[in-house]
Amino acid sequence: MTRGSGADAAASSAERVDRSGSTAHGASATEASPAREDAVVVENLRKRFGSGDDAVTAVDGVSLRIERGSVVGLLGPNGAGKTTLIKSILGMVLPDEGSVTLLGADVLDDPRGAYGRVDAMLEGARNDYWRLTVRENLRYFTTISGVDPDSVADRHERILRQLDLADKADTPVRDLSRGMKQKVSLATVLAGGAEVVFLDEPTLGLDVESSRTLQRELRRLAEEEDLTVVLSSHDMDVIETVCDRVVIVSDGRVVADDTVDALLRNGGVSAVRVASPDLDDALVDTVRDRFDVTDATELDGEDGTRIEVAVDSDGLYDLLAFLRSRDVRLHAVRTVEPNLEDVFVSLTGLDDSGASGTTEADR
Ligand SMILES: Nc1ncnc2c1ncn2[C@@H]1O[C@H](COP(=O)(O)OP(=O)(O)OP(=O)(O)O)[C@@H](O)[C@H]1O
Repeated sequence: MTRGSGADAAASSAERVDRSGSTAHGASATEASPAREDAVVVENLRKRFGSGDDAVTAVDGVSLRIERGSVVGLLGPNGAGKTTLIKSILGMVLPDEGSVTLLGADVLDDPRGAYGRVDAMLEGARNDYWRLTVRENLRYFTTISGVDPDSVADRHERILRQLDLADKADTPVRDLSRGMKQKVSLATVLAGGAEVVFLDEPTLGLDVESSRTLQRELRRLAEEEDLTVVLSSHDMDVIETVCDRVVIVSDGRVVADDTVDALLRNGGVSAVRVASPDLDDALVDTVRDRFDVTDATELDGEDGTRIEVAVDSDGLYDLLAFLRSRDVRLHAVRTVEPNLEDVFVSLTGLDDSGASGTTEADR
């Protein structure tokens, strides 16, 4: 279940979200019937805000499946529709079309069954009770999840240890630092025994060590306890480390849905480094006129210059052909593989802080 703000409740409490995923390339989600092992099934979800020319289609026919026990990252530029998608899945926004099934229960037909074992931390914080201690918060939220906190006391102790909160277990949340409060928020989400959790920017504001600990704990919970995690983060390293699969959303649509490895493999070449004694300043300028030269370094002695040029696979052949046509002897050619950020930029045309979102007038 997703908790809203309580009267006495707490923390910095912003709300918003991100992320989800499916099997191989999202389209198949509409074709197959929900399989038992799917924790989340979204079919043809649409949400439009406003009307007329100013209407914004925030979610534009999204279908995806998230297998139980998997960790799926949801990525997209600002305004891509991630928050609206997650809020629609969680029942915080009413979609115009489409269906959502959580752990086999349709959210409209059986909301209790659907949301009973689902929890979320939106916008990096949740509403813990500041006057209660850390441990009391864990016990409280476990109780209102319908679980006897004594029956999961070991789990609570382990989560407190894993998140380095054991020393603070008996401290009221209001006396903790911002980063610690963030960890308590996570701890209460994990402590309740939910089977599916949606985490928006869970590592935001955490120090490096805490962030790594959290990432390890999420992987462990997925692998050993079959927890399903839908995770949003603008930190691509977190996504690469922790996620089995990544769903990239742009303009309300799923533009990629695959494993991190496959996305990187299919990303091709992002740049090439070429060194040659024949590359003098004039020639480097000629290359610059035709290609995107991102670096030019003069090498020692007779080795000439090494240039780095941003190219895709086709561009690589064009560059090498061009250099050969100028009788440039190629002493070292090294391709640079893309990272997840490069793949993201090439699929969305934007960096992850760039604006997106499409009004009807744009279409
Ligand atoms: N309540 C609303 N009323 C009108 N437009 C909205 C509303 N909520 C979202 N939008 C619009 O829908 C589009 C998608 O927004 P959304 O917040 O879902 O994107 P996002 O991918 O979560 O972005 P960010 O990464 O910046 O949080 C945007 O153009 C946004 O302006």
